[in-house]
Amino acid sequence: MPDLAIETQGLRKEFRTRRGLRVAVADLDLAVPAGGVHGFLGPNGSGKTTTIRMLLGLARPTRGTMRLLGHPVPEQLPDVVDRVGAVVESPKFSPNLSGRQNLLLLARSIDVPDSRVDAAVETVGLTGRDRDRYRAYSLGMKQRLAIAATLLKDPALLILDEPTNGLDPAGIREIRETIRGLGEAGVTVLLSSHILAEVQQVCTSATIVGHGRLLASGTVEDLLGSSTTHRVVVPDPAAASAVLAAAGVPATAADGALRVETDDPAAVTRLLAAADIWLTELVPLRPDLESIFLQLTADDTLGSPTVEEEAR
Ligand SMILES: Nc1ncnc2c1ncn2[C@@H]1O[C@H](COP(=O)(O)OP(=O)(O)OP(=O)(O)O)[C@@H](O)[C@H]1O
Repeated sequence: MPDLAIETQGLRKEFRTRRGLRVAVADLDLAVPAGGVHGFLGPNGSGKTTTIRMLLGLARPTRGTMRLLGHPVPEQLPDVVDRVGAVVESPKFSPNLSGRQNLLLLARSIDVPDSRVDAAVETVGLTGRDRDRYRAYSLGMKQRLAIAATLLKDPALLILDEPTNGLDPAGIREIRETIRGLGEAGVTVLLSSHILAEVQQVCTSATIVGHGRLLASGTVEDLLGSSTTHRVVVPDPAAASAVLAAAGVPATAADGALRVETDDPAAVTRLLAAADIWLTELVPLRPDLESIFLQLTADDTLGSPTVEEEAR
């Protein structure tokens, strides 16, 4: 498998609308490493679905190049299509058949052995419920069945567009566990979402887009960065802050604790201990993916820009 499961260069999509040409995807360089779960994050209207549709040959780029599993697409899409699964819209299942019967029908229509159905049902955690009628399924179970359908082909790459849309917290957790399991089983997953807290828990790397443009990309660790802010709990915050200030370490009292700025937390421990102040807690305060995302996309409320707005 190539190092990158998905790669785009200068990928662009303009839509002609009544208000002029709108740029949905603006010269996007996407690099999704093979293996693991990659979050594709951006506010509503930031171009995620349009990008995914172009990758799958469902929309034609205005310009730019794309590769899936090392193959240029759409030119070589037929060569990779068997190794790529996608849930972009809700697939149509027969409500009166069981989940299992629906999958069996599908497996036979794409010439896949029935034994793959058992494997897919198990991977998405529907074992025991697969013989229930589809119409009795919760939204989360329906979504898991949709993912199971994509697994029949045993894909190396799975593209999921907002798979938790409309789900309640329990449903979101079910899908999250399913996706985590897929990543652990070696499938590369591109997971588009705007629910950051959820994504942070399953993704190994992520790309953040706004107005169709790449805002940040990297491992979740890199995106979160290292923090120099620490929360320090001591019996007497005022006394501790005076000791730290005298040593040139900025510290402010907040919520009964201290916020200390330092890249050397051991020095804080030493300084306080030397003054006979014994701390009970020292924790780095890292921003979560959600606050990084909100910072990066703060001006992103107006939808895609026109070509003229983009040039300004
Ligand atoms: N067929 C179309 N014609 C005109 N504009 C479109 C079309 N499809 C998408 N757009 C516009 O392109 C922009 C990007 O939309 P897209 O659906 O790709 O965003 P998204 O990030 O997937 O959003 P969401 O999270 O809401 O699904 C939006 O401003 C949208 O209105």
